[in-house]
Amino acid sequence: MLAGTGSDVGKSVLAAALCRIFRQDGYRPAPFKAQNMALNSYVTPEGLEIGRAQAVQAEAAGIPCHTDMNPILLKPSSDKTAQVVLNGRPIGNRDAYDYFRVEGREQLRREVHAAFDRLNTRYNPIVMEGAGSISEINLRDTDLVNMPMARYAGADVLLVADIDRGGVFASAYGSVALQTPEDRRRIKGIIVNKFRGDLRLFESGVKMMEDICGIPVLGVIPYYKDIYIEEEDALDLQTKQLNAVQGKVNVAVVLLRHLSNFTDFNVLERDERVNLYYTNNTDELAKADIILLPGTKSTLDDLYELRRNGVAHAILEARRNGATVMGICGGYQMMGQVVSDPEGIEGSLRSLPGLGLLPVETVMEGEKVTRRVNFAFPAGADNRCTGYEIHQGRTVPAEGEEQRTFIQTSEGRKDGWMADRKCFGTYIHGILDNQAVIDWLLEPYADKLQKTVLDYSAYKEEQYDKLAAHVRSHLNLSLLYQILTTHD
Ligand SMILES: NC(=O)CC[C@H](N)C(=O)O
Repeated sequence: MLAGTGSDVGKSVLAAALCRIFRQDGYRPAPFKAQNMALNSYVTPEGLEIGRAQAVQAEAAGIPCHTDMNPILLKPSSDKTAQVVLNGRPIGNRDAYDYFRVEGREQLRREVHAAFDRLNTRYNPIVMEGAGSISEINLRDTDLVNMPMARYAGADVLLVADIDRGGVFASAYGSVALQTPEDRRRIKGIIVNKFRGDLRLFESGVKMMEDICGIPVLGVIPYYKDIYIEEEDALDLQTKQLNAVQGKVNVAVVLLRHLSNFTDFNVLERDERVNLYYTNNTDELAKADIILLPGTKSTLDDLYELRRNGVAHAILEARRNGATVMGICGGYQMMGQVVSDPEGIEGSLRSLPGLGLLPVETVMEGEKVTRRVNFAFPAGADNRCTGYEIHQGRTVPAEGEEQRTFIQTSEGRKDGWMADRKCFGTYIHGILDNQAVIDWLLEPYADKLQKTVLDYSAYKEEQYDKLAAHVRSHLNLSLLYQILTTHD
């Protein structure tokens, strides 16, 4: 188990690296994280929802993802509530979950253990990830993810410490010191992550770390910038483009507070023809050739905010001036006439008028839809495009409107709406991972186009290999294998 001295120390990416390394070395690894908190989720081949990070790690391991790899997913919808997804299906919001935690904690624990056991019969090794820091001693009794999970699984624990944020000795030492003696013995190695500068300068640091913690340092992993792995939890705007530029097709993603599934834009972001930037600045929106309204965990809250901050107006203005507007999932819902949430599934707002760009209406209701979809694009073309849906809302044509479907799925469903060549919406996440769709989206801007085409799957494979090579060259793998094969 990769456990952390804190959140965001790089556990997920290291887990992906280990998945790829073990696979390269002839094993059959699988990722596991008992509970994940993230808005970036993904749909398994069975049509169930899991955290994106485990889907990425499964990809690095070269296997299909499964809910057993992430049995509990918490999706925050406001500061105080989160939707709880158990084994791929939502079971209620966080308030209910709190209740469940007190009353039914052991039941949840059993679910998590059962998922692990199933996974464990099919794969070896299981590359587990903890959550946040392992020294939240106030949560020791309710913790399902960190040391209690490692104990159940009989896992060796590797403590990941982040040197970039400072305090690496104190955080590693403190994390070890605050464990019970039994748990402390489980921690078999320390990985110092995100090191910047000359590694030789830290040689004495490694020795000191080993002395104070009494645990070997398995590696010091240099910070990298040139390897691209999908992010999991939060959109890191520091690494993103935030402005329009000259000479490329400017694609603006509207920055929503509850923006979900921002992985939808990864391929476009790497397309050399395109400048993809995130913004809620009305001047920057005015410069966009294409405006993408992304998915959101709280369509109504974000719609309210768009009206308040003037972005709604800027989008309509841009559309009048010839920009393309495309909505995905929550963004598609916003483009309609009205969005309502009579049961308060997403929050306290019950109903708001949409942007009025599409003659559709959305109601949040019923069971959450999670499924993968296949389709040809444009309709009838000889290609195979894929994507996935994750939403609670149902969208129907406004009264008297005849459906103008955007996508016809191979499963025979009609999805989305196309008002015209430059105004459309869809429920399909990952739609912009399909080259045919990207090319069609960019076509009206042909005069600006220079280079073409990126094979995204091949690109991702290459990045996992690069990541594995990077970690391999800075990690004492023979010691790691020795730890993993020694039973105590
Ligand atoms: N992923 C999304 O954009 C979800 C949209 C909306 N919150 C729904 O559940 O229907």
